[in-house]
Amino acid sequence: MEASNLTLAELGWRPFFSNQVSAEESRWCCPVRVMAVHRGMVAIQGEGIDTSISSVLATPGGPEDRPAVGDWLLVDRESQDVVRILDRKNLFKRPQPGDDRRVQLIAANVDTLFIVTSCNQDFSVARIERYLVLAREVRVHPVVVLTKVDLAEAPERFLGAVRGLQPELEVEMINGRDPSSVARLAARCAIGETVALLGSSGVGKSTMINTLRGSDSIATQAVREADGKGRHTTTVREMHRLGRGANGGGWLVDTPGMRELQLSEASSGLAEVFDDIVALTLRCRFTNCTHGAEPECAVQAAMLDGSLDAARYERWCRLTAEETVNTGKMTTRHNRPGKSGRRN
Ligand SMILES: Nc1nc2c(ncn2[C@@H]2O[C@H](COP(=O)(O)OP(=O)(O)OP(=O)(O)O)[C@@H](O)[C@H]2O)c(=O)[nH]1
Ligand SMILES: [Zn+2]
Repeated sequence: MEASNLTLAELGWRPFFSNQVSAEESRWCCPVRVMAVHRGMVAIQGEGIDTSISSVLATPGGPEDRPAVGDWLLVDRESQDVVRILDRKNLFKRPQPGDDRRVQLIAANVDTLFIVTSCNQDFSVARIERYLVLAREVRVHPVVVLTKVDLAEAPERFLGAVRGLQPELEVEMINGRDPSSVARLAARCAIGETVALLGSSGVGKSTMINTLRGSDSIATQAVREADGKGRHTTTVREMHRLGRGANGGGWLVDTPGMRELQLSEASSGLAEVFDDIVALTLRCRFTNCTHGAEPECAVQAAMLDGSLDAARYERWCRLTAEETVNTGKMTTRHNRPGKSGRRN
């Protein structure tokens, strides 16, 4: 366990949070960050504070009014009761496994999302694109990290494919086992920065984390030779300090839930990543066009004249379907406007 002598800035305290605290509140409350969530308890750290307290709020609210890893809480200095959760910069969540009506909070206040994929069979443009949609939805800065660059014969090929998705996208190619290579990610892991990782099993997340932390405390397991797939060996569920000083000092949120995130309630993220397709659908003759055999379908027309890539359109269809199913699981019922028919 880290010593309790961290400053608020080192814990990730920013004007976004301090602006939410009134002078009157600061007299009797102090801000603390949630390092881990256990049943009914949260491990917290603040200035001179490193302890566990009850996670129960004075005034219970909606399903998201519970402390998540990464949250900033205002705590009563005397009683150590949680007064309130400060507004979040962002929140990762998913339907509770086994109970679709409940929401599981995965992590809050993440600055950078590393989308990790390897330069081998695991590489999939569709998967990266799905993670990009998620990043947009959650409002977190994405960085695509291509691992195992030392094993690839032509790593530029993978880089080119990612750049083709979004030209302005930040992409780094690393050998996760080599500290000097992983140092490319240092700026994103600097003091006070909070990062999270997404990526399939075996792509090298744990390896990269261990190199970033300068230790091998997170279990990694050799990938099966035949199919290049890894096994689930990761068991960590909290925030971890990354290397200190010039090598980092930031925080890593690593929970199994984070790694397995699916799309839900991501309609605005989808619309942003695929804004070109959304724009086309608005030009179809029928507002409820399925972009199949309807006359005057702008999507079909764009695919015919080559301005829309059919594979990209397929990916949009699949992600939209996945998003609809998962959102249905997470909300009892949304009133979706059922207006349809011919455009005027
Ligand atoms: N050569 C090389 N091997 C790597 C690299 N990154 C990871 N590996 C190896 O790939 C295997 C799987 O890496 P892990 O770090 O366990 O993968 P993971 O993504 O954490 O997998 P899960 O824990 O299942 O989610 C290990 O044998 C690593 O040593 C890399 O950049 N280059
Ligand atoms: Zn259409």
